[in-house]
Amino acid sequence: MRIVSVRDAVVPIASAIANAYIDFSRMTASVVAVEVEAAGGRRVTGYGFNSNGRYAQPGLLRERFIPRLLETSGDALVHADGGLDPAGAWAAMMRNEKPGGHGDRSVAVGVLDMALWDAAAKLAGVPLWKLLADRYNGGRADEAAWVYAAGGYYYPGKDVAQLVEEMRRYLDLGYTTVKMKIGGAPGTPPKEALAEDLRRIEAVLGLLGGDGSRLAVDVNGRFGLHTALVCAAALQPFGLRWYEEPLDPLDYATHATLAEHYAPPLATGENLFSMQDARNLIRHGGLRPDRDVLQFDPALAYGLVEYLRTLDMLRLHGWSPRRCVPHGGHQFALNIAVGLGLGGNESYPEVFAPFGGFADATPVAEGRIRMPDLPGIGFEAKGDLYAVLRREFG
Ligand SMILES: O=C([O-])CC(=O)C(=O)O
Ligand SMILES: [Mg+2]
Repeated sequence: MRIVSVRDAVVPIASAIANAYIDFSRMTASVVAVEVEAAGGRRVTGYGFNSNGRYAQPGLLRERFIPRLLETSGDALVHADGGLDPAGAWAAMMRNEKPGGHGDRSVAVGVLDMALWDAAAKLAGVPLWKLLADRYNGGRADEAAWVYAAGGYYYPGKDVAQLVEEMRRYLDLGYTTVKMKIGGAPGTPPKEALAEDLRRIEAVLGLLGGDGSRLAVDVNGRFGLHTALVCAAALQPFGLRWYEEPLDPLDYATHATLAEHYAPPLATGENLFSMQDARNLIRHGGLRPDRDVLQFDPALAYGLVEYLRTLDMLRLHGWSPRRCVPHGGHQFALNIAVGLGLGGNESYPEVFAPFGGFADATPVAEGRIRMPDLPGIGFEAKGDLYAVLRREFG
Protein backbone atom coordinates (compact mmCIF):
# COMPACT_ATOMS: atom_id res chain seq x y z
CA MET A 1 0.00 0.00 0.00
CA ARG A 2 1.44 3.38 -0.91
CA ILE A 3 0.47 7.01 -1.34
CA VAL A 4 1.15 7.84 -5.00
CA SER A 5 0.38 11.57 -4.97
CA VAL A 6 -1.32 14.31 -2.97
CA ARG A 7 -2.62 17.49 -4.58
CA ASP A 8 -4.26 20.42 -2.83
CA ALA A 9 -6.08 23.61 -3.82
CA VAL A 10 -7.82 26.54 -2.15
CA VAL A 11 -11.38 27.29 -3.18
CA PRO A 12 -13.90 29.87 -1.95
CA ILE A 13 -16.99 29.06 0.10
CA ALA A 14 -17.73 32.73 0.56
CA SER A 15 -21.23 34.12 0.93
CA ALA A 16 -22.93 37.24 2.24
CA ILE A 17 -24.27 35.59 5.41
CA ALA A 18 -23.24 36.22 9.03
CA ASN A 19 -23.75 34.52 12.37
CA ALA A 20 -23.42 36.25 15.76
CA TYR A 21 -19.63 36.04 15.56
CA ILE A 22 -18.34 36.12 11.99
CA ASP A 23 -19.40 36.83 8.44
CA PHE A 24 -18.54 34.41 5.67
CA SER A 25 -17.56 36.94 3.02
CA ARG A 26 -14.00 35.63 2.75
CA MET A 27 -14.31 32.02 3.81
CA THR A 28 -12.18 29.48 1.95
CA ALA A 29 -11.68 25.73 2.00
CA SER A 30 -8.77 23.45 1.21
CA VAL A 31 -9.56 20.57 -1.10
CA VAL A 32 -7.22 17.62 -1.62
CA ALA A 33 -6.93 14.62 -3.91
CA VAL A 34 -4.94 11.68 -2.53
CA GLU A 35 -4.06 8.86 -4.90
CA VAL A 36 -3.45 5.50 -3.22
CA GLU A 37 -2.09 2.28 -4.72
CA ALA A 38 -2.99 -1.06 -3.16
CA ALA A 39 -0.70 -4.11 -3.17
CA GLY A 40 -2.09 -5.52 -6.43
CA GLY A 41 -1.41 -2.23 -8.23
CA ARG A 42 -4.99 -0.94 -8.13
CA ARG A 43 -5.19 2.83 -7.76
CA VAL A 44 -7.99 5.01 -6.41
CA THR A 45 -8.26 8.74 -5.68
CA GLY A 46 -9.82 9.95 -2.44
CA TYR A 47 -11.04 13.51 -1.96
CA GLY A 48 -11.20 15.67 1.16
CA PHE A 49 -12.07 19.21 2.23
CA ASN A 50 -12.58 21.22 5.37
CA SER A 51 -16.02 22.29 6.38
CA ASN A 52 -17.08 25.86 7.04
CA GLY A 53 -15.94 27.90 10.00
CA ARG A 54 -12.19 27.51 9.51
CA TYR A 55 -10.22 28.64 6.51
CA ALA A 56 -8.13 26.76 3.95
CA GLN A 57 -4.79 25.52 5.29
CA PRO A 58 -2.38 25.47 2.30
CA GLY A 59 0.67 26.35 4.39
CA LEU A 60 0.25 23.60 6.97
CA LEU A 61 -0.64 21.09 4.28
CA ARG A 62 2.34 21.82 2.03
CA GLU A 63 4.99 22.35 4.69
CA ARG A 64 4.21 19.51 7.06
CA PHE A 65 1.29 17.18 6.54
CA ILE A 66 1.47 16.35 2.82
CA PRO A 67 5.25 15.63 2.89
CA ARG A 68 4.83 13.36 5.91
CA LEU A 69 1.91 11.55 4.29
CA LEU A 70 3.95 10.99 1.13
CA GLU A 71 6.72 9.37 3.20
CA THR A 72 4.31 6.74 4.58
CA SER A 73 3.96 3.35 2.92
CA GLY A 74 3.67 -0.39 3.44
CA ASP A 75 2.28 -2.13 6.50
CA ALA A 76 1.62 1.13 8.36
CA LEU A 77 -1.21 1.76 5.87
CA VAL A 78 -2.77 -1.71 5.96
CA HIS A 79 -5.79 -2.56 8.11
CA ALA A 80 -6.34 -6.04 9.59
CA ASP A 81 -8.98 -6.60 6.88
CA GLY A 82 -6.34 -6.02 4.19
CA GLY A 83 -7.65 -2.60 3.17
CA LEU A 84 -6.27 0.88 3.71
CA ASP A 85 -6.05 2.00 7.34
CA PRO A 86 -6.08 5.80 7.70
CA ALA A 87 -4.90 5.42 11.31
CA GLY A 88 -1.40 4.52 10.10
CA ALA A 89 -1.29 7.58 7.88
CA TRP A 90 -2.61 9.71 10.75
CA ALA A 91 0.22 8.59 13.05
CA ALA A 92 2.76 9.47 10.35
CA MET A 93 1.22 12.90 9.74
CA MET A 94 1.32 13.71 13.45
CA ARG A 95 4.94 12.65 13.95
CA ASN A 96 6.90 15.38 15.78
CA GLU A 97 3.74 17.31 16.69
CA LYS A 98 3.48 18.20 20.39
CA PRO A 99 0.20 17.67 22.23
CA GLY A 100 -2.27 20.46 22.99
CA GLY A 101 -2.90 23.75 21.19
CA HIS A 102 -4.76 22.08 18.35
CA GLY A 103 -5.62 25.21 16.37
CA ASP A 104 -5.72 25.03 12.59
CA ARG A 105 -3.44 21.96 12.51
CA SER A 106 -6.49 19.79 13.20
CA VAL A 107 -8.14 21.24 10.07
CA ALA A 108 -5.20 20.37 7.80
CA VAL A 109 -5.02 16.81 9.12
CA GLY A 110 -8.82 16.51 8.89
CA VAL A 111 -8.80 17.38 5.17
CA LEU A 112 -6.26 14.62 4.41
CA ASP A 113 -7.99 12.16 6.74
CA MET A 114 -11.27 12.62 4.82
CA ALA A 115 -9.52 11.82 1.53
CA LEU A 116 -7.89 8.73 3.05
CA TRP A 117 -11.27 7.39 4.21
CA ASP A 118 -12.77 8.07 0.78
CA ALA A 119 -9.87 6.11 -0.73
CA ALA A 120 -10.19 3.29 1.85
CA ALA A 121 -13.87 2.78 1.02
CA LYS A 122 -13.21 2.99 -2.73
CA LEU A 123 -10.46 0.36 -2.47
CA ALA A 124 -12.88 -1.87 -0.54
CA GLY A 125 -15.52 -1.20 -3.22
CA VAL A 126 -18.15 -0.15 -0.66
CA PRO A 127 -19.72 3.07 0.60
CA LEU A 128 -17.88 4.57 3.59
CA TRP A 129 -20.90 4.04 5.87
CA LYS A 130 -20.69 0.31 5.16
CA LEU A 131 -16.92 0.14 5.69
CA LEU A 132 -17.40 1.86 9.06
CA ALA A 133 -20.29 -0.37 10.10
CA ASP A 134 -18.24 -3.47 9.21
CA ARG A 135 -15.02 -2.33 10.85
CA TYR A 136 -16.38 -0.67 14.00
CA ASN A 137 -20.08 -1.37 14.53
CA GLY A 138 -20.57 -5.12 14.20
CA GLY A 139 -21.87 -4.68 10.65
CA ARG A 140 -24.86 -2.60 11.81
CA ALA A 141 -25.65 0.55 9.84
CA ASP A 142 -28.75 2.72 10.17
CA GLU A 143 -31.24 2.75 7.29
CA ALA A 144 -31.20 6.54 7.20
CA ALA A 145 -29.95 9.50 9.24
CA TRP A 146 -31.96 12.23 10.94
CA VAL A 147 -30.96 15.57 9.43
CA TYR A 148 -32.05 19.09 10.31
CA ALA A 149 -31.94 22.21 8.16
CA ALA A 150 -29.48 24.79 9.48
CA GLY A 151 -29.83 28.35 8.28
CA GLY A 152 -31.57 31.42 9.60
CA TYR A 153 -28.43 33.49 9.08
CA TYR A 154 -28.26 37.24 9.22
CA TYR A 155 -27.72 39.09 6.01
CA PRO A 156 -28.25 42.72 5.14
CA GLY A 157 -31.92 43.63 4.71
CA LYS A 158 -33.26 40.25 5.84
CA ASP A 159 -36.48 40.68 7.82
CA VAL A 160 -38.63 38.32 9.87
CA ALA A 161 -40.92 37.52 6.93
CA GLN A 162 -37.90 36.43 4.86
CA LEU A 163 -36.66 34.31 7.74
CA VAL A 164 -40.00 32.52 7.94
CA GLU A 165 -40.05 32.06 4.16
CA GLU A 166 -36.59 30.50 4.31
CA MET A 167 -37.74 28.06 7.00
CA ARG A 168 -40.84 27.23 4.96
CA ARG A 169 -38.60 26.27 2.03
CA TYR A 170 -36.76 23.83 4.32
CA LEU A 171 -40.03 22.20 5.38
CA ASP A 172 -41.03 21.95 1.71
CA LEU A 173 -37.76 20.08 1.06
CA GLY A 174 -38.75 17.41 3.60
CA TYR A 175 -37.04 18.64 6.76
CA THR A 176 -39.04 18.60 9.98
CA THR A 177 -36.55 20.41 12.23
CA VAL A 178 -34.84 23.73 11.49
CA LYS A 179 -32.11 25.84 13.10
CA MET A 180 -31.71 29.61 13.12
CA LYS A 181 -29.06 32.03 14.33
CA ILE A 182 -29.68 34.25 17.33
CA GLY A 183 -27.56 36.69 19.36
CA GLY A 184 -26.35 38.59 16.33
CA ALA A 185 -28.74 41.50 15.79
CA PRO A 186 -26.10 43.93 14.44
CA GLY A 187 -25.29 46.94 16.62
CA THR A 188 -28.21 46.44 19.02
CA PRO A 189 -28.01 46.78 22.82
CA PRO A 190 -28.45 43.37 24.56
CA LYS A 191 -32.00 43.94 25.82
CA GLU A 192 -33.33 45.03 22.43
CA ALA A 193 -31.37 42.28 20.72
CA LEU A 194 -33.07 39.68 22.90
CA ALA A 195 -36.50 41.17 22.19
CA GLU A 196 -35.72 41.05 18.46
CA ASP A 197 -34.55 37.44 18.68
CA LEU A 198 -37.70 36.45 20.57
CA ARG A 199 -39.79 38.02 17.80
CA ARG A 200 -37.82 36.03 15.20
CA ILE A 201 -38.15 32.80 17.21
CA GLU A 202 -41.88 33.24 17.76
CA ALA A 203 -42.41 33.88 14.06
CA VAL A 204 -40.61 30.63 13.13
CA LEU A 205 -42.48 28.75 15.87
CA GLY A 206 -45.69 30.00 14.26
CA LEU A 207 -44.66 28.17 11.10
CA LEU A 208 -43.91 25.02 13.13
CA GLY A 209 -47.32 24.95 14.77
CA GLY A 210 -45.79 26.15 18.02
CA ASP A 211 -43.73 22.96 18.37
CA GLY A 212 -40.46 24.05 20.00
CA SER A 213 -38.96 20.56 19.62
CA ARG A 214 -38.66 21.30 15.88
CA LEU A 215 -36.53 24.44 16.32
CA ALA A 216 -32.92 24.84 17.44
CA VAL A 217 -31.20 28.21 17.99
CA ASP A 218 -27.47 28.92 17.60
CA VAL A 219 -25.53 31.72 19.34
CA ASN A 220 -22.10 30.80 17.89
CA GLY A 221 -20.38 31.42 21.21
CA ARG A 222 -21.33 35.07 21.38
CA PHE A 223 -22.77 35.35 24.93
CA GLY A 224 -21.13 35.72 28.32
CA LEU A 225 -22.70 33.98 31.29
CA HIS A 226 -25.06 36.81 32.18
CA THR A 227 -26.55 37.19 28.69
CA ALA A 228 -26.67 33.40 28.26
CA LEU A 229 -28.69 33.07 31.48
CA VAL A 230 -31.07 35.92 30.58
CA CYS A 231 -31.62 34.39 27.14
CA ALA A 232 -32.01 30.90 28.67
CA ALA A 233 -34.78 32.14 30.95
CA ALA A 234 -36.59 33.63 27.95
CA LEU A 235 -36.13 30.47 25.85
CA GLN A 236 -37.10 27.97 28.55
CA PRO A 237 -40.90 28.09 27.94
CA PHE A 238 -40.46 27.31 24.22
CA GLY A 239 -39.02 23.82 24.87
CA LEU A 240 -36.61 24.18 21.95
CA ARG A 241 -34.80 21.25 20.36
CA TRP A 242 -31.56 22.80 21.58
CA TYR A 243 -29.81 26.03 22.61
CA GLU A 244 -26.48 25.93 20.73
CA GLU A 245 -23.07 27.34 21.62
CA PRO A 246 -24.44 29.97 23.98
CA LEU A 247 -20.95 30.49 25.44
CA ASP A 248 -17.30 30.47 24.51
CA PRO A 249 -16.64 26.90 23.36
CA LEU A 250 -13.62 26.44 25.66
CA ASP A 251 -15.20 27.90 28.82
CA TYR A 252 -16.33 24.64 30.39
CA ALA A 253 -17.07 25.85 33.93
CA THR A 254 -19.45 28.48 32.59
CA HIS A 255 -21.33 25.81 30.59
CA ALA A 256 -21.70 23.85 33.83
CA THR A 257 -23.27 26.87 35.52
CA LEU A 258 -25.64 27.48 32.63
CA ALA A 259 -26.66 23.80 32.62
CA GLU A 260 -27.70 24.16 36.27
CA HIS A 261 -30.15 26.87 35.25
CA TYR A 262 -31.46 25.65 31.88
CA ALA A 263 -33.17 22.26 31.86
CA PRO A 264 -33.87 21.79 28.11
CA PRO A 265 -31.13 20.50 25.77
CA LEU A 266 -27.91 22.41 25.18
CA ALA A 267 -25.67 21.72 22.18
CA THR A 268 -22.01 22.55 21.62
CA GLY A 269 -18.69 21.15 20.41
CA GLU A 270 -18.30 22.37 16.81
CA ASN A 271 -15.25 24.40 17.87
CA LEU A 272 -13.54 21.66 19.87
CA PHE A 273 -10.92 20.06 17.67
CA SER A 274 -9.50 17.07 19.52
CA MET A 275 -10.53 14.15 21.71
CA GLN A 276 -8.80 15.89 24.60
CA ASP A 277 -10.83 19.09 24.21
CA ALA A 278 -14.01 17.04 23.86
CA ARG A 279 -13.06 15.16 27.01
CA ASN A 280 -12.61 18.38 28.92
CA LEU A 281 -16.10 19.44 27.86
CA ILE A 282 -17.49 16.10 29.06
CA ARG A 283 -15.54 16.23 32.32
CA HIS A 284 -16.09 19.85 33.23
CA GLY A 285 -18.94 21.28 31.10
CA GLY A 286 -21.82 19.96 33.21
CA LEU A 287 -23.54 18.56 30.12
CA ARG A 288 -26.18 15.88 30.56
CA PRO A 289 -25.87 12.57 28.68
CA ASP A 290 -29.65 12.08 28.66
CA ARG A 291 -30.42 15.19 26.60
CA ASP A 292 -27.51 17.36 25.46
CA VAL A 293 -26.08 17.28 21.93
CA LEU A 294 -22.39 17.05 20.92
CA GLN A 295 -21.43 18.62 17.61
CA PHE A 296 -17.74 17.79 17.10
CA ASP A 297 -17.03 17.99 13.37
CA PRO A 298 -14.57 15.34 12.15
CA ALA A 299 -13.65 17.47 9.12
CA LEU A 300 -12.30 20.22 11.41
CA ALA A 301 -11.03 18.04 14.24
CA TYR A 302 -8.24 15.77 12.92
CA GLY A 303 -10.67 13.63 10.94
CA LEU A 304 -12.35 10.33 11.62
CA VAL A 305 -9.29 8.63 13.13
CA GLU A 306 -9.60 11.16 15.96
CA TYR A 307 -13.41 11.02 15.98
CA LEU A 308 -13.23 7.27 16.68
CA ARG A 309 -11.14 8.13 19.76
CA THR A 310 -13.71 10.73 20.75
CA LEU A 311 -16.53 8.17 20.49
CA ASP A 312 -14.53 5.74 22.66
CA MET A 313 -13.97 8.50 25.20
CA LEU A 314 -17.69 9.29 25.22
CA ARG A 315 -18.63 5.65 25.85
CA LEU A 316 -16.18 5.55 28.74
CA HIS A 317 -17.98 8.54 30.25
CA GLY A 318 -21.45 7.04 29.77
CA TRP A 319 -22.40 8.94 26.61
CA SER A 320 -24.09 7.21 23.69
CA PRO A 321 -23.00 7.98 20.10
CA ARG A 322 -26.69 8.88 19.59
CA ARG A 323 -25.98 12.15 21.46
CA CYS A 324 -23.63 13.18 18.61
CA VAL A 325 -24.96 15.29 15.73
CA PRO A 326 -21.86 16.62 13.90
CA HIS A 327 -21.54 20.17 12.64
CA GLY A 328 -20.69 20.84 9.00
CA GLY A 329 -23.51 19.44 6.85
CA HIS A 330 -21.18 17.31 4.73
CA GLN A 331 -21.36 13.81 3.29
CA PHE A 332 -18.37 12.64 5.36
CA ALA A 333 -20.21 13.15 8.66
CA LEU A 334 -23.40 11.74 7.13
CA ASN A 335 -21.58 8.47 6.34
CA ILE A 336 -20.25 8.41 9.91
CA ALA A 337 -23.73 9.03 11.32
CA VAL A 338 -25.22 6.12 9.38
CA GLY A 339 -22.32 3.71 9.79
CA LEU A 340 -21.58 4.32 13.47
CA GLY A 341 -25.08 5.03 14.78
CA LEU A 342 -24.86 8.72 15.63
CA GLY A 343 -27.93 10.80 16.44
CA GLY A 344 -27.98 12.46 13.02
CA ASN A 345 -26.24 15.13 11.01
CA GLU A 346 -26.47 18.82 10.22
CA SER A 347 -27.61 19.97 6.76
CA TYR A 348 -27.37 23.37 5.04
CA PRO A 349 -29.94 23.38 2.24
CA GLU A 350 -29.10 26.94 1.13
CA VAL A 351 -25.60 27.79 2.37
CA PHE A 352 -22.00 26.54 2.10
CA ALA A 353 -22.43 24.88 -1.29
CA PRO A 354 -20.90 22.86 -2.78
CA PHE A 355 -19.30 21.43 0.39
CA GLY A 356 -22.53 21.32 2.33
CA GLY A 357 -25.17 18.95 1.03
CA PHE A 358 -25.51 15.31 0.10
CA ALA A 359 -25.89 13.10 -2.96
CA ASP A 360 -28.20 14.60 -5.60
CA ALA A 361 -30.55 11.63 -5.81
CA THR A 362 -31.19 11.26 -2.08
CA PRO A 363 -34.02 13.59 -1.07
CA VAL A 364 -34.91 14.25 2.56
CA ALA A 365 -38.17 12.62 3.61
CA GLU A 366 -39.77 13.30 6.99
CA GLY A 367 -36.49 14.69 8.26
CA ARG A 368 -34.44 11.65 7.30
CA ILE A 369 -32.05 10.89 4.46
CA ARG A 370 -30.78 7.62 3.02
CA MET A 371 -27.35 6.98 1.60
CA PRO A 372 -26.46 6.18 -2.00
CA ASP A 373 -24.86 2.79 -2.63
CA LEU A 374 -21.66 4.09 -4.17
CA PRO A 375 -18.03 3.27 -3.26
CA GLY A 376 -16.39 5.92 -1.07
CA ILE A 377 -17.94 8.94 0.61
CA GLY A 378 -20.21 9.58 -2.38
CA PHE A 379 -18.78 12.84 -3.81
CA GLU A 380 -19.16 11.50 -7.34
CA ALA A 381 -22.95 11.53 -6.78
CA LYS A 382 -23.01 15.22 -5.84
CA GLY A 383 -22.79 17.17 -9.09
CA ASP A 384 -21.79 20.62 -7.83
CA LEU A 385 -19.03 19.30 -5.58
CA TYR A 386 -17.71 16.81 -8.11
CA ALA A 387 -17.50 19.60 -10.69
CA VAL A 388 -15.18 21.55 -8.36
CA LEU A 389 -13.05 18.48 -7.67
CA ARG A 390 -12.79 17.74 -11.39
CA ARG A 391 -11.93 21.36 -12.17
CA GLU A 392 -9.15 21.42 -9.55
CA PHE A 393 -7.75 17.93 -10.04
CA GLY A 394 -8.73 16.85 -13.54
O1 LIG B 1 -22.46 29.66 11.37
C1 LIG B 1 -21.60 28.80 11.57
O2 LIG B 1 -20.44 29.09 11.94
C2 LIG B 1 -21.95 27.37 11.42
C3 LIG B 1 -22.60 26.86 12.64
O3 LIG B 1 -22.51 27.37 13.72
C4 LIG B 1 -23.42 25.64 12.57
O4 LIG B 1 -23.58 25.11 11.48
O5 LIG B 1 -23.90 25.22 13.61
MG1 LIG C 1 -23.31 26.16 15.31
